[in-house]
Parts: sequence; structure tokens; C-alpha cells
Amino acid sequence: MKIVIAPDSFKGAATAKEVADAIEKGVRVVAPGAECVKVPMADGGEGTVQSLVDATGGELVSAEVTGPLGTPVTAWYGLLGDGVTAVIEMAAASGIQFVNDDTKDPLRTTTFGTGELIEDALDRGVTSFIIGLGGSATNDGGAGMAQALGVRLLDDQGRELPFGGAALADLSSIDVSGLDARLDSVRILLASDVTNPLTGERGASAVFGPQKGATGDMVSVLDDALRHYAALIRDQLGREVEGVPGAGAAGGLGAGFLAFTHAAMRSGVQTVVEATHLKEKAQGADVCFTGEGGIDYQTQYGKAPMGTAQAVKSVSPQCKVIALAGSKGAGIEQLYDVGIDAVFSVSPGAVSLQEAIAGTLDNVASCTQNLMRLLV
Ligand SMILES: Nc1ncnc2c1ncn2[C@@H]1O[C@H](COP(=O)(O)OP(=O)(O)OP(=O)(O)O)[C@@H](O)[C@H]1O
Ligand SMILES: O=C(O)[C@H](O)CO
Repeated sequence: MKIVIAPDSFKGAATAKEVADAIEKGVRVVAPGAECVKVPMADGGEGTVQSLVDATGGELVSAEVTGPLGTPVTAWYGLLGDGVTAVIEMAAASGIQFVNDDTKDPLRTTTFGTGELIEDALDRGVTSFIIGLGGSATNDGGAGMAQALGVRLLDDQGRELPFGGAALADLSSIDVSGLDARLDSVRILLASDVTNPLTGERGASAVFGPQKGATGDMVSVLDDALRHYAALIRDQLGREVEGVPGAGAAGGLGAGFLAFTHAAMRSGVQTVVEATHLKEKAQGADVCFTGEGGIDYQTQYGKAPMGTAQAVKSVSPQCKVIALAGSKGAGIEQLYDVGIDAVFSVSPGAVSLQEAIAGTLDNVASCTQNLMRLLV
């Protein structure tokens, strides 16, 4: 029996690798000879770097970079086992966790540090990037990242713009002559947590600006500035970024990548499926265990268990896909039609969240063991 073990992390409880190890433990009690293929998964959000590092035997690298407020922060990224692929969560350098209620400032926060992480990886010989977009403190359209990579964003006096989305209202010319030439020959896959465009009602500023501290007035200032930025990108670089799905991710960083690099936009889980070679590994699988901390109807919208189920079924249609969860929420019946055959809660009973989280790995192993008793 071939078993693919491909869970996401259980947020706040266990990494994807820890959950995968616990599932394997449960399987082995009942089927010691089963062929187990462990592929820790992620959906492009928090935990993506760790999962891909674990899936490929890579390492974490840390670097001091410019945080969203312009002060130094210690960030990190993953170098995968192949030695030439870097996985960067933009939030590690430019994330919302670096600001608080007193310091959040969406007009001025910058993605400069994300660009510095890319430079750091290029200096190590990286030729392929996976970049997780989401969880940002920024609304600068990726302007800071572009500046860190050598782009000059100038006002009508030829002066470099200061950090932040608001300053883009003064943008007059974009000089890409100093853009790091190494970017021409690298591959960049964007793993976006949302499909929003750069501007407008569904754009970065209107939808995600408020969670970064933007008032109604600030949202208009930022939306206008990003629209102006997109117009100059169109006129001066010949690239159309404004309406592209995902351009509005991470405060418009998606648009910045599309404007200044050859990046391809993907959903987070699609990117992880590709990077982990899940489809190749799932050839001929009989059973797949996936899962995440909380499963509900939203799981079908691009979360890891759904992407996993669909990838596995695309190569092994007969494979039974079982999702394990810490908690089951509303509407899980909707998942049965889209690839997940059954959903089980691993929780032993009516315990507190704290107790459930503390017992996660034992409970995952025990639930898997029980399921395996039916399957062999
Ligand atoms: N062992 C557990 N038992 C019960 N609940 C858990 C357990 N582990 C995690 N959770 C809860 O499930 C919730 C969702 O976790 P999940 O791993 O699905 O994160 P997520 O996909 O980032 O969530 P979302 O994107 O929906 O915020 C978390 O808030 C967490 O408290
Ligand atoms: O960072 C953000 O703006 C949100 O997570 C959407 O990408």
C-alpha cells in the first residue's frame, strides 16, 4: 500500500513536518510495511518556508534587512535542498508583525527589506525563487523592493522618492538601468495568498489597507498613488499590472514583481505543489493523508488540503484523500465534491483549545492509527 502523507501545519500547534511524522507513526503501528511518502505542505502563507525547507532537506538563512518602518530587522528565508532555490516569505522582512498600533503607517511602510533578501540570495548563487506574498505591513506596490534591487523611482526634480506608497503620487520617471542584471536569468514564482488587483474597490489599498492602519482618507491617497504608479509602469516600461489577479497581494508587491522582474503569478498552494514535486511523488498512491489546524468550507478556496487533494487525484484518481483537522468548521460537506473524500477531527473530546493544541501530535497519530485499521 502506497500512502502519501501531505498535511499543512496546524497553526500554533505543529509544523507540517511534525504532523507528517505523527501521521506516519500512526500508519506504521497498523501497516509497518506500507510505503510512506511524506511531503509537508503549505499554502504560500505562514509556514511555507519551513515546509519547503523540510520537504527538500534545505536550510534557513537569516539576514539583517530594512524593516517596514525603515529600521533594521532580522529576517530569514529558506535555501532549498537543491542549493539554488530560495523561498522567501515577504512577511519575514516586511510583515505586519513588525508594526503595532502606535507605529503602523501604511503611507510610509516599505518593502525594501524584501528586495534586500532577494539580493542576499542572489549573492549566494540562487537562480530560482519562490516568493510568498501576504501578511504585509506595506502598501507601496513593491516600490521599496524595486529600489533595493536597483530601480530608481524619481520625482519631477529627478530626486529619489522616499519610502512608502503615498510618495508614489510624486513619481515622474522610472529608471531601470541600475536593476540587478542577475534578475534577467532567474526564475521567480509568486505564491500569492489572494487574487485581488492592484487598485480599485477590490484593490490592495481598499481591501487590505485598513488592517495596516489606513483610514478612509488614507485608502484614497494610497489607491490614487498606486493607480498613478501603474500608469507610469504601463507608459514607461510597457507592462500592464493594474488589473492582474494577485497584483494587489502584499500591498501591491505582486504588481512590483510583475513590473520589474519576469515573475509568474500562482496561487500559494499551486506553487508548493510544484516545488515539492507532489504529483510525481503521488503516482500510484492508494491513500493520501492531508490536513490543517482548522478545516471548513473555506478550505476549498486554495488552502493546502484542497490543492493537495486535487494534485494527488490528478495523477492517482482512485486514491482516497483523508483530511485530518484540529477542528472541523461549517460546510465541510462542500469539500467532498472537490477532492477530499472524508474529514476527521483528531481532537479527543470537549477539551480547551490549549489542551487540544498540546495534544495535537499524539491525537494525530492516534486518529491515523484508527483510520488505518479500516484501510488495511
Ligand atoms: N490541534 C488543534 N486542535 C484544535 N484547533 C487547532 C489545532 N491546531 C490548530 N488549531 C486551530 O485551527 C485554527 C486554524 O489553523 P490552520 O492551521 O488551519 O491555519 P490557517 O490555515 O493559517 O488558518 P486561516 O488561514 O483560516 O487563519 C487556528 O486558529 C488554531 O487555533
Ligand atoms: O499582505 C496583505 O496585504 C494581505 O495578506 C493580502 O496579500
